[in-house]
Amino acid sequence: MANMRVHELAKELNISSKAITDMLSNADKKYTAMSGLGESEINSVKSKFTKAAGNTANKSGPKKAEEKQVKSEENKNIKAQDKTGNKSEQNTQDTKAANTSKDVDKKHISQVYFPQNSQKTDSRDRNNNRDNNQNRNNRDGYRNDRNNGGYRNDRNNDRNGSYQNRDNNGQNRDGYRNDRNNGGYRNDRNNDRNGSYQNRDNNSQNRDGYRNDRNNGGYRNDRNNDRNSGYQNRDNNGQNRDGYRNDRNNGGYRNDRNNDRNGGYQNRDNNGQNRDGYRNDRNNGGYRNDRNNDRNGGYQNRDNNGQNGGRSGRDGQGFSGQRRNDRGSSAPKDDFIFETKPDSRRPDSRKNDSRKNDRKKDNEAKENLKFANSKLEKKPAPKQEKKEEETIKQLILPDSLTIKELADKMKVQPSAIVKKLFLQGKVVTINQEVDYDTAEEIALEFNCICDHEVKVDVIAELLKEDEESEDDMVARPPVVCVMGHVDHGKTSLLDAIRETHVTAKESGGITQKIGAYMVDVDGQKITFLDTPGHEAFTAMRMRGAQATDIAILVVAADDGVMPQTIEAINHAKAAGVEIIVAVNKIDKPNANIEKVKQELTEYELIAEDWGGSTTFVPVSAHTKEGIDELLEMILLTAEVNELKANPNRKARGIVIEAELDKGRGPVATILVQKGTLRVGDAVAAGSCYGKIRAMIDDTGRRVKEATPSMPVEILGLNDVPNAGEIIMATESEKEARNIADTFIAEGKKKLLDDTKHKVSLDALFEQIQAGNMKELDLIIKADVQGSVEAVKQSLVKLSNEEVIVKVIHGGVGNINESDVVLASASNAIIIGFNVKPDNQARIVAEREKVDLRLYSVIYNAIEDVEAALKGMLEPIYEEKIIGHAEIRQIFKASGVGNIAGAIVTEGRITKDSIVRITRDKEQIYEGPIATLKHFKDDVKEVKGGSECGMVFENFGQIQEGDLVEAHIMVEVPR
Ligand SMILES: Nc1nc2c(ncn2[C@@H]2O[C@H](COP(=O)(O)OP(=O)(O)OP(=O)(O)O)[C@@H](O)[C@H]2O)c(=O)[nH]1
Repeated sequence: MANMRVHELAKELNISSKAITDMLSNADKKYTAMSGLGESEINSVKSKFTKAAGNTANKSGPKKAEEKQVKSEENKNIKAQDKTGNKSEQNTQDTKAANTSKDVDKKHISQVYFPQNSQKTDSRDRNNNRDNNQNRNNRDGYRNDRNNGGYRNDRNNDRNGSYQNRDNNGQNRDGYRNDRNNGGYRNDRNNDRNGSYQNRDNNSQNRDGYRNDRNNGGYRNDRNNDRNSGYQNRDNNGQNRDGYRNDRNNGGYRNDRNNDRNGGYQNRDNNGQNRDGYRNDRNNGGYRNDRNNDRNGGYQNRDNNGQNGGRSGRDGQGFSGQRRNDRGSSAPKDDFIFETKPDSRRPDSRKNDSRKNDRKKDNEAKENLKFANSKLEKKPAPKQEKKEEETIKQLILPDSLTIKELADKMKVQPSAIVKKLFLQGKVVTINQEVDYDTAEEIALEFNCICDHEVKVDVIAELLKEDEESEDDMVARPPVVCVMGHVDHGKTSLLDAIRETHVTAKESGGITQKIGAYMVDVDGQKITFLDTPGHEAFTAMRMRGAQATDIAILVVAADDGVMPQTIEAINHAKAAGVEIIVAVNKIDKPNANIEKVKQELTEYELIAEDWGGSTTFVPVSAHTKEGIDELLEMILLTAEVNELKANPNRKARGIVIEAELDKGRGPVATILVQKGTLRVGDAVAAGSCYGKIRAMIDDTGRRVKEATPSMPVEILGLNDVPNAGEIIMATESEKEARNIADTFIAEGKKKLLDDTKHKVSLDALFEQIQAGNMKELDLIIKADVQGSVEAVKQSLVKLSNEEVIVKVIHGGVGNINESDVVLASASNAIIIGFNVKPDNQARIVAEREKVDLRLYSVIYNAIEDVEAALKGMLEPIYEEKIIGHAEIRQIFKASGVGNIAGAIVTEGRITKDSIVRITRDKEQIYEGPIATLKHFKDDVKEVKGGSECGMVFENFGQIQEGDLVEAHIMVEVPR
């Protein structure tokens, strides 16, 4: 009653504020509309104006007079009840009738809780809140209903068209009941509309037990909308006999609905019936929405939700979206009207995602989660409330994002996040990247509920293919590329093969040369790619497709292994391609085949006659010696590798090279890898699409179709595709266009993502954490071979059992484009010692985001890599004892168990420490501390010499004199 303002009282009494201020003001004190009033002042005002109001009511008409009479009747009833501690059933009904009639006119208050507004609640309670759960039927027990600083609205809207309604809300026998609603909002409704007999609605019946309902700092909305048009409805919500029930909703939002609509007989709905058992439902810091929508059109429905004898249902700190829809089938569904709409603020997508919400901390969100139930709103809420009401957002967050990006998503200032975290002792910058879990925790603080973004690689999805049946597969020609050091005879060898195996008659003269061609070896075909080796391996691996089956490594017998030989080996190895060594120029007098074999052993290419498995074929491009053997070996290798493809399907291939021809438009040389490509087919190749207008084979002839491993030039694309793009035939040109559009849209995104995931020494640690990267690939370039070796050996030595440092390529000379392309394809880092990247390499490195590091002191290079590697190592944790305590006293607390009253004898005890309890030098417990208190306060740490109270997780068998040793796990530097 106390602490009302004048204008509020005036409003209630339907008089002007001035009338009150005039009445109360005197020489000592002047009252204004905003003046606060004490109980005595309110009473004197009321006694004066009630009479007047009564008179006015009489004047204003019979209806109002009737209302007033009901009101005064009601007051009398309540007073009588207060005196006797009980009241007659007739009185109950009268009171309800009064309530009901009042409710019709009564405006609702927006169900929003704001801690800052809690002081205003008194007036609301007085005006709008009528709590019919006063200690009725409380026998020999204790009941404590608190509504501290919050708003409580309990309604029992019982409309009964008939006899014997008994509504015992809060019946409590021989037990203890403690309902608390601290600082929060509670709205319990029991809307029972009964068209018939014997409705018994026992909400929160509690016998001989202990019940503790808490709703701390949050919002609770329990609804029991029971509409019964039949007989004998018994709805026992929260019936609890002889047991213990503890429902908590700490700092969160709880919305329990029991919408029972029964068109028939004998419905018994026991929600949460708990006999002789223990029930503990918790919803800490989170959101809980339990719905039981039972619609029964028939007879004898018995729905026992949550009936248990010893049940602990926990919704640990999270959100639990549980729905239960039981629909009786004995009557047509159409008989029932859907009146309750799902909460608009709770999209279905959020349901069942408990994993993320599991991390919510107790009460963390309580100050921030503000909920509204706009549905019940009739009276316009204060502006501020409405504004807050709209702040609950749902976000979809990626694996990681910066504080700024998060702020943008939440539509708050980045500085607000920084400040909030700072107050929690975390120092962050707006550009700092946080992972999903951290972002989710932050978002919760800002009333945002998060979902983890499901990443779909749209391009990969587009390019995905169904597994093909082995039965449809037929052998296809191998695709081969030629690699080697400059001047070792690559071109000469390819020409020699062409000359010997592509006849002028067949081709009508080799008038035109495309990037690939096929040769015929006794009826068997081989496809040669005429592109520089590294391109064949790297650019073409862009989409994960592998163009080449076999690499021919050309090594001049008179020159031996040279830098580009090594580079070629590394490229081929990185691509996982089979290598056949062609030792060329054997016609030369100074040719030394054995020397080549010997040198290549260093690179794990050991000739078969040297006990290895690599095929070496001595050849001469000049004399054509060994060419046939080489081709034979290629075919043999192909056979061993069982190269197959299904020609009877839509074609799919890879773009080898493409250009814009002045006369013909975009021209692409493609290699068909699967299926058969035909003129007229609609195709998509990366961001390009079109309909094949014409196809030209490697001999310059127009062809109508191209089968697997066949290279062809195609005309008809709308643009020039990139080399390495996958080309695929589609059902229609429209589909092809759609694919191309998707590529364009996704291309940018993917490029950014790829860039993000490129390895760099700086971000190595994060990348390892994200993807468990366990191998660091390096390319080393130096001015002299000695340095290459020195750097290589020093860095490789940094490997340990957890991370392997691998030098995938090392060479003398400036860093060139090929090095960068290899680094890009292999996700490697380039270390340059006393060398520079050439211009092209610099451009490509920038474009491909390859980490390119230049040093002039070897030690610096080693130091950098070592530092990055340390980040790669999984941290080692070590136990560190931080304090000791002695238990001096045991306190027992119901619901909590034994509390150890202890003194910290040494060091400190922290809430997050792990403790070992010993008794007579024998360890009796090891585990976390559930609660740490200093006097009555929950604390994070208790220092030496101080007393503390401790509760141990799942362990209560403590005794006086037990010793507690606390430790934490700390990361040990390597
Ligand atoms: N004696 C002899 N000379 C050869 C042979 N193969 C190639 N040559 C010569 O070696 C030189 C280089 O040959 P190319 O075929 O141009 O070598 P390449 O590896 O293609 O060279 P780049 O295209 O510059 O990388 C030419 O002068 C060829 O005539 C061979 O089998 N025997």
